[in-house]
Amino acid sequence: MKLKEIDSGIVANLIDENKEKLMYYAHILAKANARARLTGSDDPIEIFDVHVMDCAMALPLLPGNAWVVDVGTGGGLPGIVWAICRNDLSVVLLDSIRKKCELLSDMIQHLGLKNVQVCCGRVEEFALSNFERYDVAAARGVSHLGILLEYFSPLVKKGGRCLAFKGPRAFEELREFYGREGKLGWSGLEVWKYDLDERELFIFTWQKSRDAEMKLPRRVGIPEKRPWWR
Ligand SMILES: C[S@@+](CC[C@H](N)C(=O)[O-])C[C@H]1O[C@@H](n2cnc3c(N)ncnc32)[C@H](O)[C@@H]1O
Repeated sequence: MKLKEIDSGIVANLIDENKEKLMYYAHILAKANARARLTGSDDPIEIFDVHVMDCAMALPLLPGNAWVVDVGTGGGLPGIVWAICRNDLSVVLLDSIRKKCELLSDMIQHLGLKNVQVCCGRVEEFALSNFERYDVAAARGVSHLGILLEYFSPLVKKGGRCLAFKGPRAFEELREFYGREGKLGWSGLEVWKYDLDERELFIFTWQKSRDAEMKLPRRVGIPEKRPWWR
């Protein structure tokens, strides 16, 4: 499998242009972290250097004027970073935990973001009323790669894309179902590699090229209980 390189020049420019707002986001996320566990760190500098920078790496992969859903957004990663850097995007932040959604709404107000909406619920239920509505579905730190592909499939319109942030262990996850993801309507896997904080990280993307062969979404909890590829 050939790994592709992210255009880090585009990323650096977008970060420079929006540095003040991204830094402010890192500060309010660190503060909100004391009220609900939203991210691994309470230090705004670390949040910026590790988490904000990581999310920004995908910016060159997002098409113009896209409707994007961030599944399992937690404290708004990657969705808030993307909305700050790209005001052409319309971003939905989805999370199942109400407390997190309330904090996200506060953060968005403080940041004055007009291109973001917060939705509270499980992705399996959200997909029922948002069937094939998005150009891009994305997730960071949420689930097994195969399960993410099932979550994403009913959300993304044909011709759209999904995108998963992953560490090196994702290649083991990929091996479990590789070559069979057409069953969910996905094709054209691309793996983008980048280095951050002395770690090798990856973004996995597929294209939605046709209808899934199974009825989706399945009921809450079923994607994990009965993985589609087993
Ligand atoms: C480990 S956190 C990652 C948060 C964020 N994406 C990040 O990179 O920091 C996973 C989040 O996914 C949410 N989540 C897990 N399963 C979900 C589901 N089925 N539907 C909606 N949200 C889900 C959890 O509530 C949690 O906030």
